[in-house]
Amino acid sequence: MEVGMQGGRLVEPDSEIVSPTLSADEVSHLAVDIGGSLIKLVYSSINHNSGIDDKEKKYSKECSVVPNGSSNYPVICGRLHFAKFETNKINDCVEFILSKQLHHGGSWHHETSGNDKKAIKATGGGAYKFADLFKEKLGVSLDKVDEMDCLVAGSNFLLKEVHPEAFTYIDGREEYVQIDINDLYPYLLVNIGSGVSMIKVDGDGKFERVSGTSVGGGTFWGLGKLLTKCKSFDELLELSHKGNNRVIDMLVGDIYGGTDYTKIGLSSTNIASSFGKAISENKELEDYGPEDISRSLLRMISNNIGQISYLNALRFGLKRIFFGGFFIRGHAYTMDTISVAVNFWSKGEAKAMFLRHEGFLGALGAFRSYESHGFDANMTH
Ligand SMILES: Nc1ncnc2c1ncn2[C@@H]1O[C@H](COP(=O)(O)OP(=O)(O)O)[C@@H](O)[C@H]1O
Ligand SMILES: CC(C)(COP(=O)(O)O)[C@@H](O)C(=O)NCCC(=O)O
Repeated sequence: MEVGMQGGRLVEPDSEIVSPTLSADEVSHLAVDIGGSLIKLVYSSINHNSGIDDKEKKYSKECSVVPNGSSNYPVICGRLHFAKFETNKINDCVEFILSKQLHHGGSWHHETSGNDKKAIKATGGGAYKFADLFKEKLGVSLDKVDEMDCLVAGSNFLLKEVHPEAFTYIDGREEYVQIDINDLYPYLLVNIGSGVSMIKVDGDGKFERVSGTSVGGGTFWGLGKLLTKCKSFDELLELSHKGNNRVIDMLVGDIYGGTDYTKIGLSSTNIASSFGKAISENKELEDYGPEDISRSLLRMISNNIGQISYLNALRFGLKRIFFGGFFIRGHAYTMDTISVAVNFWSKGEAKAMFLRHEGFLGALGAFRSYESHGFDANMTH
């Protein structure tokens, strides 16, 4: 998919891009974000040929980051690689790191015992949970970086340095948003991972987590798995394409005999109660099509997140809301539902914007922390 031009290079979302600041003697670095559902890796390489081999393609999805050549934003190394694994398949991730020797891409930590230990930047809850496993299997320590700090650092980096990164999704069309870096703040960052964090961002390192909800990506995948017997997240998403939410959702028209409830601004086709039809019909779970269940679930969760996001934007007078996290998955119906919810509740005042590198904000933030934590002094081979 062609999405734009950057410095004369074609920018594609699923390819790698070489940073203009690449220099031959720079080394690879690895940062990990171990979340409730997925492990995200960002690593850099110095060698153009050290890119993706067949094995890596099998394991991971590649994305691209294009640092903005026109600014002096520091970039550690030239080529950034992105990969993700399910957290419950952490052994695949460890095997991948071993096979690529990525664990050498960290920095040296001086320990009180006098021993120097290799440490890689790590964020997300798994940086705590799996610290021993990384030590045991890879011989590296995890140098923990706060998850919220990383999300904000990753988001600011992408919004300021990567073009095109943010886009709106309206009436089935993606439109890239020109970011004015002098007028970026404040904004609301909504990260939809397993759960959802809503963060008011006021600048680099300046933010407050103002809200959150446990009804997030983990809820969609968890409930969806139970209700549809789907074996993978992508299968569940795919299923939702074919579904019709009206089969299960109770609409305003179902309650009001087919008419709108204009006095309170509801049309007959608005959902009055997600999954509400299931209470009055004499049907078992098996009587519903899994595609309709998936569709209703996706709509319920996306709409709810869109609504809570808008209410938080309203609390702080924020006009811009950026959505990240792997729940979105660049999925049309998800983005459409979130956009419609934000538009509906804000009466057209606020806009939902999505990030091309949606799920990698935390990992990118952790990667960038090599620089802010004195990476140069600790550079390693
Ligand atoms: N291959 C996948 N496996 C599992 N969940 C996926 C997958 N792709 C997208 N998702 C969705 O993304 C969510 C995780 O998003 P992510 O931003 O990685 O959060 P976390 O840091 O909590 O793992 C899952 O809960 C699920 O909704
Ligand atoms: C605890 C978390 C920050 C962990 O991040 P995640 O792995 O979900 O990306 C997130 O799940 C969350 O913000 N949950 C919502 C909790 C709440 O505010 O109710």
